[in-house]
Amino acid sequence: MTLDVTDVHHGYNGDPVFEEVSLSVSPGEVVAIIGPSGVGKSTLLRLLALFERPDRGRIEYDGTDVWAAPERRRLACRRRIGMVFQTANLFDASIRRNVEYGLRVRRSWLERLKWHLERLTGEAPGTGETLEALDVVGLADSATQNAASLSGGEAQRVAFARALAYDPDVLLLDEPTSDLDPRNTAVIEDAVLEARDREIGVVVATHDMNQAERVADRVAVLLGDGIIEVGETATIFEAPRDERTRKFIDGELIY
Ligand SMILES: Nc1ncnc2c1ncn2[C@@H]1O[C@H](COP(=O)(O)OP(=O)(O)OP(=O)(O)O)[C@@H](O)[C@H]1O
Repeated sequence: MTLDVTDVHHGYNGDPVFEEVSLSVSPGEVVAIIGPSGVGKSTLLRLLALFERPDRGRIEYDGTDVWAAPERRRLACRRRIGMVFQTANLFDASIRRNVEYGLRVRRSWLERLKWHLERLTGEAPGTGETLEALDVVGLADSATQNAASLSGGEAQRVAFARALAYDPDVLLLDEPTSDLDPRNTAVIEDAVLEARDREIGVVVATHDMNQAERVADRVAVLLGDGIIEVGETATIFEAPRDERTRKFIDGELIY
């Protein structure tokens, strides 16, 4: 399953954010989007998540042009894409319930009906996926704890588990560790690599160059009004084609 953005233009209220952006993510790879604040990294993730329709250009999910497809098909594609935001947005219930919620909202109505029937017969549906996803972020033993009592870093790990539990094809992460300490950051980064090993395609927007270097297979540099360069991580950091990439990475470009 590949998610492709081709020649996309997008903006708000007549002001373009970027023009002619193309990017793809394949199963089992991590793509980092780096670029200065306000350049449109979150906007690009929202387009990849199919939350917004681009002003121009094409977004294809497994070969389907999603904005030309019927709404039902588009919603089915959207259900296969997970997103983790900068802040966790958990609700006041156990960690486990928070993760299960992610599973439930992505089920089709038939699956949800089955889920309710299983619950009536005493089984706890989704327990395996929930605990397994919590294990990836080191929180399986805390599943019954209330999410309201968690630190910001732990909450973000739950948010990651919530997105991982339903085994998405694509996982989109918007600055997932920008408010986190090094230990929680390391847990999330290990979880990103675990997602990649599960053949999930991961896209992470990050300010943190070191993070991009640590986790990404490819890096896209969003600068000015578009992606100026996409390439293997080592190439982008050690021998970029575009002089602006080198300057941005070396901190010589001031915005
Ligand atoms: N819903 C919106 N309505 C109007 N303008 C918006 C909207 N969302 C984003 N913008 C504008 O689009 C531009 C790109 O914003 P975006 O959040 O995508 O950038 P970013 O690279 O993710 O920034 P940061 O790294 O600071 O999060 C900014 O100028 C922002 O003000």
